[in-house]
Amino acid sequence: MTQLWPAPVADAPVRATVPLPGSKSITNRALVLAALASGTSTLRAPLRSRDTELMAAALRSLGAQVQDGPGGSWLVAPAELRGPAHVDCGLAGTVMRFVPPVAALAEGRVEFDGDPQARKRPLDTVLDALRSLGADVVGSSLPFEVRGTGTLVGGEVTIDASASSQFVSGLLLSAPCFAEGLTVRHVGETLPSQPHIDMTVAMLRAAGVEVADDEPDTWRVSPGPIRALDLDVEPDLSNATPFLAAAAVTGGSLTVPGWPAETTQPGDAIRDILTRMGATATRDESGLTVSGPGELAPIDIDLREVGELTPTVAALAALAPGTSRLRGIAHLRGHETDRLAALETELNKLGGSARQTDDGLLIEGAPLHGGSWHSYADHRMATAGAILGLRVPGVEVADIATTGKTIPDFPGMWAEMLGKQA
Ligand SMILES: O=C(O)C1=C[C@@H](OP(=O)(O)O)[C@@H](O)[C@H](O)C1
Ligand SMILES: C=C(OP(=O)(O)O)C(=O)O
Repeated sequence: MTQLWPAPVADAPVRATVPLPGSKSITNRALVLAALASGTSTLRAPLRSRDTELMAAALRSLGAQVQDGPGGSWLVAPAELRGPAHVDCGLAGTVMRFVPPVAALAEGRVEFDGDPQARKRPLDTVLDALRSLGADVVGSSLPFEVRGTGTLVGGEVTIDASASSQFVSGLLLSAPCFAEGLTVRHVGETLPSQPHIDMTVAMLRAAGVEVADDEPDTWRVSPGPIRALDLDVEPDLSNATPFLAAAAVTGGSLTVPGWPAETTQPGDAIRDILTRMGATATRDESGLTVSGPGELAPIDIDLREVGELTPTVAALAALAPGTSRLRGIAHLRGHETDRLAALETELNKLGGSARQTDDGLLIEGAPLHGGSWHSYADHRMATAGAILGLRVPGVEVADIATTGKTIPDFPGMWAEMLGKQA
């Protein structure tokens, strides 16, 4: 039987300062760029969690050296990429979408597989794109194989990235190493998580790569060397959101140190979201401080650009009297799990009122009761259960360890925030 984690109830308003580990999205982009760079890179304060350890292992299996440096840093030395290799993607979207283009640049066979749920995540777009660029790829979802020849010509590709922005990011990250570079055009109806694509473009440019993105839904990466990185990884702002939500739902106050004044991380949007729900959010040299209101206000919001915040926002909405509407997130059906179905089911199990729409959720803030909260191997489902448990006695979260996908010790951090023993 899956072990249940009794989510601690906050017996007083949360008052804490919680430092967050590094950003998953920045760390995994940096690892890919560093493996393809022209010299040894230093990544300080990278995220060390399942998703990033899987990325490091994938790049090592292709020949790159990823070694521990001082103070938890990673030193990455590029090498000639080669198979045979086996890449375990776990459930990491960034590994399954960013590494195949790298594998296409390697000489030899590279097999990819992952967790059972990973086999259901959309992947064909990036594999078809690689095929159309001249790569030999067998399969259209996990497991699949890339039979690289050591080079890829590149050129132009038109894709429908409405299921995931990571299709675009994955192609762009390796594109400087394609002989002709790459132009990617997106032609789908919607494009989710545009800020994550902007993050990719910004990190490529910071590494000296020329990228043109002035035409809508079109990105052109010129071929050329990737400069070695010397990078301080920002704290993960999306992973900060359950902790900030803890202050909001208990009428407390919580500071996340090192909140960047400017960032490409979409998680920064939590400031605006919490403010709209009645909290105050102030950023200064000490970090971002969120103070909770007496009662949360409901919200009507398009989360297309920040889909990964949905489980946190849904938990907040379930505790806010009134009707909240979360829109623009149909693509969440292809995340770690079908997040719209999972949130609907689990909120309703606790006596809540949640309903899926075509592209999101309608959530009625209602009195909730305790019960088990299934995580579906989804780290953000697990943390959403923890938020609810602060206010609702008797919430038991299944498989809390799944938070290790992007947070190394969530239960310990949560207990410390509440001044309790883990
Ligand atoms: O590129 C990235 O680092 C990410 C892009 C987004 O993916 P989707 O566009 O598939 O939502 C986001 O949800 C995911 O957590 C991380
Ligand atoms: C969608 C997410 O992850 P992934 O990088 O696996 O797509 C997420 O972290 O919310």
